[in-house]
Order: sequence, then C-alpha cells, then structure tokens
Amino acid sequence: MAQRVAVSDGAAGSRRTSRVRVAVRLRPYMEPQDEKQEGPCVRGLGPQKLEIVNWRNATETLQYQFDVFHGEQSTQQEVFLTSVKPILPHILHGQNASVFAYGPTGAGKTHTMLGSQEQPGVITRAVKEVFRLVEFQKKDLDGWEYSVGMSYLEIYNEKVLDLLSPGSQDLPIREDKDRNILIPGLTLTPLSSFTDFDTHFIPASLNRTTASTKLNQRSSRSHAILLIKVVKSQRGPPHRQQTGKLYLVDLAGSEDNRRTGNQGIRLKESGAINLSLFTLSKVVDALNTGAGGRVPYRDSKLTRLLQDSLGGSAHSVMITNIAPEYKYYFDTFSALNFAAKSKQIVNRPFVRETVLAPTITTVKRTGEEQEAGGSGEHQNKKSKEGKKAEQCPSPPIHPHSSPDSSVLERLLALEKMMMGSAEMERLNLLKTVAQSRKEIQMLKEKQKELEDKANKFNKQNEKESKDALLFKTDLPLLHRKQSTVAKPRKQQAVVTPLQALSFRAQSFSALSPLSSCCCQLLCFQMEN
Ligand SMILES: Nc1ncnc2c1ncn2[C@@H]1O[C@H](COP(=O)(O)OP(=O)(O)OP(=O)(O)O)[C@@H](O)[C@H]1O
Repeated sequence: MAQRVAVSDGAAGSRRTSRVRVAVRLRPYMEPQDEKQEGPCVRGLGPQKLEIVNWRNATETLQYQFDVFHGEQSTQQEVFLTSVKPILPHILHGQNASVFAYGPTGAGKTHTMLGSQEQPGVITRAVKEVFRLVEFQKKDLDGWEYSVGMSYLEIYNEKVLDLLSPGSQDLPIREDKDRNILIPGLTLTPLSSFTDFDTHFIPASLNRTTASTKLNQRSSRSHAILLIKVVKSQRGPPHRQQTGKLYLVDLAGSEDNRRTGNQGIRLKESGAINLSLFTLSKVVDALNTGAGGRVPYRDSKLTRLLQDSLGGSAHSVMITNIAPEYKYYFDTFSALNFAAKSKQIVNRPFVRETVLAPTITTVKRTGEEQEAGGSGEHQNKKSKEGKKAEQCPSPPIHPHSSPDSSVLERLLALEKMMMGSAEMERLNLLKTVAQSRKEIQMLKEKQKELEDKANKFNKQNEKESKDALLFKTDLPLLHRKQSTVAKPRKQQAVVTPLQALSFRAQSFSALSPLSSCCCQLLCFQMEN
C-alpha cells in the first residue's frame, strides 16, 4: 500500500506547498503576408513581463507578469533549462512532476514539447535528463536500484487511447484510495536508456491524431500525455520503494471554428477539445475560489488525468504558448488570462513510498500490473521480478527497521497525545500527594502539641502524687488510686510512629475530642 509522506521543510508542523509555475512562450511572428502591416500585438518587457495591446483602447497596453517569459528568440534549450529542468529531480525521490503546454492552436505547443530532429523539445530533453539523473544516482552507490518505464496516451474525442498499443479501445480512468489516478490496461514499457525510449516514442508519436486546419497545417486533434515513471527500490531491508511520475502533456489548442473553418469530423474534434479546455478553465477557477468547493475534475477526461498536476501533489509547470499575430489576439488574450489564474494554484507534493513485505509485495504487483495493462514485455519483466522476490524473501517487518516517515509521523503524534494524558495523570497525582503531605504535616504538628500538653499534664500529676505522698501519708488508699490512674495516662502520652495511627487514634481519643477528630482524619487519609 502506498503511503503519503509529507514533504516537510524542516519547520515543525509545516508542510511544503508548491505553486504551479507559469511560463509564457511567445512564438516568432510567422504571418507570411502581413498585408495590413499590423505587426505583433504582444511583446516582451523583460524576463518575466510582457504586454499586449488593450482591445478596448488601442493606445494602451495590458501588462502581465509570470514566473518566466520566453521571448520569440528563446531557444528550446533555454526553455528546458529555465522552466523544466529544475522540477525533474523530484521524480527520483518519489514525487510527481508535470509539464504541460497550453495555448491556442498554432501557437507552438507541439514545437515546445516535441520539437523537431534539429530542435528537440521538452520531451526529448527531459527524458535524457531523467536518465542522466538516474545514472548519476547509480554511480553514487546509495543502496537504491532504479527502474524507468513509459506510458503514452492521447485523449481523442473524450476517449483515452494507448499510443503504445495502436488500435486499443477507450481505456477507463480509475482512482485508488490514495487518490492516484490509474488507467487499467495502459501499457507501461520498461526503458533501459534514452535510445530505448526513442525507439518506442517516435513510432508512437506517429499514432497521435493530427490533421490540417486553416490555422495549422499539422494541428494536434488530441491531448497527448507521456508518462515517465521512475521506481526507486532500496536493495536492503526494509526494502523501501518510492515511485515518482513525470507527466509531459501537449494539449490540443483551443479553436475558434469560425476561423479554422472546421466541418464534419474536425468540428466534432474541435467541440471535444474546446469542451475539455473549458472544463480545465472551470477547474482552475474552482481551485482559485478555494473554500473546499467542488472541483469539477470529473467533468472531462483531461482534467481527471491532470488532477494531480492542478491542485494535487505534483510539482507543475505550465508553459503557455502564445502567437504574436493580430489574428490570434483574442486567443492570446484569453490564454494570458488563463495563465494568470493558474499562477495562483497551489499543489501539495508528497513522497509516494511503500515498504515491501511478502504480502504487500503481492498486492502491489497486482496494482502495478493493473496500471501497466496489457504490455506483454512489461508483464514478462514483472513476472521475472516476481520470481526474484520469491527467491529472496523479504525480511519480516520489524518495528525498528521501518523508517517510513509517515508511520513515524503518526507514531510521534500518538506518543505526544499519550504523553499528554500521562502528564495530566502525573500532575493530578502530584497534587494529591502534596495535599496529603500538607495534611500529614498539620496533623504531626497537632500531635506534637497534644503530646507536649500530655507530658505537661503527666509531670503535673507526678508532682502532685509526690506531694501527696510527702504531705498526705494518712491517705494511702487515695494515693494508690491516683498513682494507678496516672500511670496509664503517662503511657498514653508516649509518641508512636505514624504507622501506628489506629492505635494512636485510641490514645488521642483519651486526650481530647479535637485530637480524636484529627486522628480519625489522619487514619482516613492513610487508608485511602
Ligand atoms: N518557437 C518557435 N520557433 C519556430 N517555429 C515555431 C515556434 N513555435 C511554433 N513554431 C512553428 O509554428 C507552427 C505551429 O506550431 P505548433 O504546431 O507547435 O502549434 P500548436 O500550438 O501545437 O498547434 P495545435 O494546437 O494546432 O497543434 C509550426 O510550424 C511550428 O514549427
């Protein structure tokens, strides 16, 4: 069972959050016949700022600020280094990351994500970097093994299609109890190197649905999602396993069908694209409104799959692609406003970790097979891994050997809670003891006072007896009587240790009603 481990920044009780980073990339001006000599409607003002003509008043501009602004001269390498590379190391530590390109049709999303042979885009560079990081970690001999796998799908007309298994049917989307989104039946192909990735990725990309429209000769008619999964397994006990996922998403562009001239099948595709992008916008609005309201993730397949990237647990980067030509003005303007809204989304990353015990191993493999789906290659590898696990039985779980920090966190909380009640009990006991001591002290003082009185009284008696003997020898009977009475009185006044209290209670009762009362109280205290 996967466990969430909060990503803490070290400050007690605080949980690290990760705002969705928003970059804007302006593609170069490409209008071949700019008869009206309009020029661009948008331009950069610095590494984070840009301005667009105000449609209400052409003499004014509207300015926007984002995490990064990539101008029209920006290279693929610059975009990758500034906006994408920083989030990649997270996936080697059991966290999720996602990069998605958003923007109107023809604004450069596919160019940014996929690029070309000469100018490879984010996907190629990111996967290369993941393998570089993995190799680096392996050299470090840090006691962990790494395995990398890929899945690739498109959402076409609200259908989830496996690009690694062409001809597959619409796949279902499920959510497990840890809120991980799973696609049972989706191929997960194991990868040994970047070259290995390329051999699977290039033909799969050709399976993606594209078509020519008036605005883009090779327009993507679907949203494409590439998943790179890195599983990091501890070689020795307690065999912790962390799973990080990287989602690389090339969204289909929003389309104004009056301008695309879409008809028939293109119009239907366009309707599905616009509807899912509209739901994406509603999701962003709901997340920004906050207050625990319903976020309509389930209203489209796209938002369901991006659930983790927006308001979920991933480190996310959105690259908003915009075009400078006037004919894109309203698309650019609305894309910028969407980007500005998205800046406010806050995600809460956590580490996905499991500890492999014999029974848990079985359960987990089943779960993974479900997610990986029908890839024979993958399943073969899995069964080999399964055999490996059988040959080398996992060690029993030992309370001290489990370093799972989520468990530790819960245990610490429990201990704190228990400490709280034990502490209260201890304080109450201390209070009672202190009160009893005070009362005992009071009674001791009273006892001493009474004993002094009794001694005085006895001495007086003795003196009187002697006097009687000396001066009243004619009264022998009386003297004998007095001396018999005086003797026991002297005995009663002897101080006894406190443990003989019940006996003393009788003795005191012979002295005075007050002392008797004190003794009774003392006896009561001791008995209780
Ligand atoms: N930064 C850039 N530099 C050079 N050419 C670019 C750049 N961005 C986009 N282009 C070119 O612009 C055209 C349209 O780009 P692209 O196909 O990437 O748009 P898109 O946003 O993916 O469109 P759609 O949503 O219709 O798929 C392509 O010919 C592409 O090569």
